[in-house]
Amino acid sequence: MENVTLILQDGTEFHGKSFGYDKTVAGEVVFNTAMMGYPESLTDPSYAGQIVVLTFPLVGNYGVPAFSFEDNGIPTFMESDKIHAVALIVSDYSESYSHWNAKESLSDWLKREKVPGITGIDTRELTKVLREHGVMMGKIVFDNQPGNIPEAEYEGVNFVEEVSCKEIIRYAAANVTEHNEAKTAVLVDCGVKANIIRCLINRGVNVIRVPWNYDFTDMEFDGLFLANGPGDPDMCVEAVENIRKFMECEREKSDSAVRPIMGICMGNQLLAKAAGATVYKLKYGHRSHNQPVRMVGTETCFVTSQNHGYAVDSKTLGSDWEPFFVNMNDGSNEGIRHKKYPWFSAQFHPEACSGPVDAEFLFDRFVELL
Ligand SMILES: NC(=O)CC[C@H](N)C(=O)O
Repeated sequence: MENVTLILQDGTEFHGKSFGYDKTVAGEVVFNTAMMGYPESLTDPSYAGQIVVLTFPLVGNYGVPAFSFEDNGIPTFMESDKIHAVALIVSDYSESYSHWNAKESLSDWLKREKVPGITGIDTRELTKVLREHGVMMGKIVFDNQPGNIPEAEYEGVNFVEEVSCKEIIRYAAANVTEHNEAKTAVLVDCGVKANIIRCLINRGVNVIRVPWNYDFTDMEFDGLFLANGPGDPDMCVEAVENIRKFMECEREKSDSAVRPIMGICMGNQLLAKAAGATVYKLKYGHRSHNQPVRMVGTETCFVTSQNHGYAVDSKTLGSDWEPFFVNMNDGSNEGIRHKKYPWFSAQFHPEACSGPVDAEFLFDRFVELL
């Protein structure tokens, strides 16, 4: 195992050993406090450009499932077709693994996908530094190659363009019977997680997955779905324009003919921007499986899976909109809804994968509205 050093933007250094692919990399260093879920997190396109630090100390002991695909092209266990995180940092990598579904070790998978993995770093101390300072850029440097210093940017990069599909992909609804006619949703792919598509097709919805900047407004469909995605939502100008155009066309119709919109994470931010609101960067984001959110107007709280670094500024929402959910830790926005039309979104991940499935009912609500 090669000796490596993580050098943060403020000069702080952490020393560890490489257990993944031996390559110098740079990215935004973010922490995730979930206890499990590394196969899903690493393949979540929303982690593009980021070095992921896991605070749970023991990582790798359940291995990695097979990277197989269903007939419709959706991965069986993963959230996309490759690892999107720039690197993984853990405290104590487990050399041995055991799980009914494991096909290989985390180390072998990282090496195969050419992604660095660092063990032996005090990830709780590193997290304290990130909490105090806020997320920072970081570089992973091999001690035997001191002159090989990587460079990267996070702010101002359009990561959505890198991870979105390049052409339209169609998925047929599953579980359709003569009593249950399939509806069709256009899904704006900013970096969609596979389980969002699974949640829709398993509820009898045909999905038309379109590139993030595709003008879908003239297509035939029953509802609009805005997916998750990496990076700064302010980079997704064309997507916001298309959503705004769609909403303007729908407002011309009679109320009962207005088609529904649901958004998740980046989808919440883009819907809010299309509604005229602004988005800001959180100090260190929300990345975990136990983020409590309250549904506004109720005392009902859901424990949710999250991965985001930006948030909607609820104060900037126009008078037609209201917050749908609020984060019970820091009071930040966790979703919005239109006061009259069937348009709503969540900043958290109701599709989970990984994490608690408490909020999956939001898909049922969207499908009922279609
Ligand atoms: N998971 C997501 O969709 C994240 C949205 C956005 N990139 C953020 O970090 O806030």
